[in-house]
Amino acid sequence: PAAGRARAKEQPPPKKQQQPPGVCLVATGPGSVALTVPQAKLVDHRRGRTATEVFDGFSAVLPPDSSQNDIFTQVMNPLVDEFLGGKSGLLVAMGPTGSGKTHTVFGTARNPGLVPLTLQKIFTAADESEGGNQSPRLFYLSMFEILCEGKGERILDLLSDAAELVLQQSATIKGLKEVAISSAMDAESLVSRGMLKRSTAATDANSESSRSQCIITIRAVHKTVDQKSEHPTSGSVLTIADLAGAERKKNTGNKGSRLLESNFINNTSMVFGLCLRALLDHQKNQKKTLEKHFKNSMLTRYLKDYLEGRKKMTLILNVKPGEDDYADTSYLLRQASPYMKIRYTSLDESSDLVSQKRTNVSLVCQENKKRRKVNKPEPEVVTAEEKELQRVSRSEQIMKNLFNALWTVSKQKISESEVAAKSMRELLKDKDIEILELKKELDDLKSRCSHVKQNDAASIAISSVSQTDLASALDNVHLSTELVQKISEESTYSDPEMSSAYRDMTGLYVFTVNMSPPISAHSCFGSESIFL
Ligand SMILES: Nc1ncnc2c1ncn2[C@@H]1O[C@H](COP(=O)(O)OP(=O)(O)OP(=O)(O)O)[C@@H](O)[C@H]1O
Repeated sequence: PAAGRARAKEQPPPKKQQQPPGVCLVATGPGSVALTVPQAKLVDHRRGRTATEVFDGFSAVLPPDSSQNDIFTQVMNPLVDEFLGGKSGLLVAMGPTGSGKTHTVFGTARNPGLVPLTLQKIFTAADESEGGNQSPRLFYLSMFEILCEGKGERILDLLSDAAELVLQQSATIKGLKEVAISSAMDAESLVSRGMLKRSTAATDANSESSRSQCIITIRAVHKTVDQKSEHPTSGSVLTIADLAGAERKKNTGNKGSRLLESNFINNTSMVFGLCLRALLDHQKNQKKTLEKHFKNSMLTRYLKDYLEGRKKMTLILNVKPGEDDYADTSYLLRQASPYMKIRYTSLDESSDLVSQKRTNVSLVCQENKKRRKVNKPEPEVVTAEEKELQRVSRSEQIMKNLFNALWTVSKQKISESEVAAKSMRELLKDKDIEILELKKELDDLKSRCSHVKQNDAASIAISSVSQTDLASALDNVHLSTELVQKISEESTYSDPEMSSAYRDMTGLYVFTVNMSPPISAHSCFGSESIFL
């Protein structure tokens, strides 16, 4: 990794890139990209013109030829440094199916991704600090996935065969195995074994598509703290989440249970997005209460502290720049680019202390419980059937909340589209009236011309002026029609079923959205614009 970082620094500064053929997205600066509507998607009379939208403010834009080391240096390194300094952090890779999220996060044996590079850095730093003033640290690794089961969600431990894992109110997972790791190699082989257990399946969009949200946590504990405990729960935590990519039914060809999975994946992505949008809205207007969308999926319940802005999070947006991928790329950029404005102004600096306190409190409670147990009658035995019933009703409640949230959002979007369509219709009416008036004027002029034959030259000039006006009015009508079409396209995307649908892509792009408190220029979001 050290050599990789050095190479990355030696690269020349970014230059404005030309748009190669077949590509709809190019980097235009250290933190900006330009997205051009493919000619095939333009309505006939607009062909030949270009319609380009610029998205900027990203903390880094990494083109398809960036190495894994480049991405690690730009995206992960700051989080790892903070983690080693005692602060928790989260990295989330999101984007449509087949855009390279799993490749970026895990990589391959030859081309290791963010997780192996992180482990290497952690143990290199631990070796270097050995013998220094710092007390030695222990590291623990856990790995699990959240997947769709029937109509509900389930957590599966990827490092053990534990059957029932339960996400508790405190956003901790009961029954999850944490394995002590003592070297990068041990940890990497543990992760590789976990990956073999992860749910994947071939779809038309990706031959090895992830069917679950995969989460890895690395916990650092000072040896002096919790030394006697076999599974210490305090310390800073570095969490890396590889989300399953949102997908469109017609591109994946999913049917039956695969389609159910697909809906689950799309819904989780949507709830994740809703949480970030709510955080942004709340930050823009502190009077607005922070909507509790996180309750609507297991992933967001687990990541609550990050989604409510109490701990630092970095997002990687993976996209493919091909023209065929325009719809997905445009949808993701429009949806996610506002998240760059999220600021962690009220970062809970003592969040790790809080989590430690929370642990302590729960330990105290357990001790009290034990003491009370002596006088208490035996607790009622809960049968497996009752447990199953409880689980099903929990899942039903989650799905109900989720659909309520989706329904609210779609209603809002539909009403927005209706208002826009109404104003377009009014505009069209005005244009129709204008055209009628111009036609009348033209007819009038023509009739006058026929009477005043001696002024032939002048009449031709007048009539040609009027015809120009008419042509421009007609052009406006075309533009208005196109606007209506665009709005109706956007309202299609607003439809939850459609919005959660994506298409396959070719070629890869990686953006990072680094959210951090604006305390200094270094940590201010978007100010560290880097481009390789
Ligand atoms: N930078 C890259 N270099 C080479 N191959 C890549 C790169 N990124 C992705 N790929 C390949 O593209 C394919 C799709 O990538 P990957 O499975 O990582 O996508 P994904 O976004 O995780 O998809 P899903 O959400 O469906 O799981 C894989 O075969 C992967 O090896």
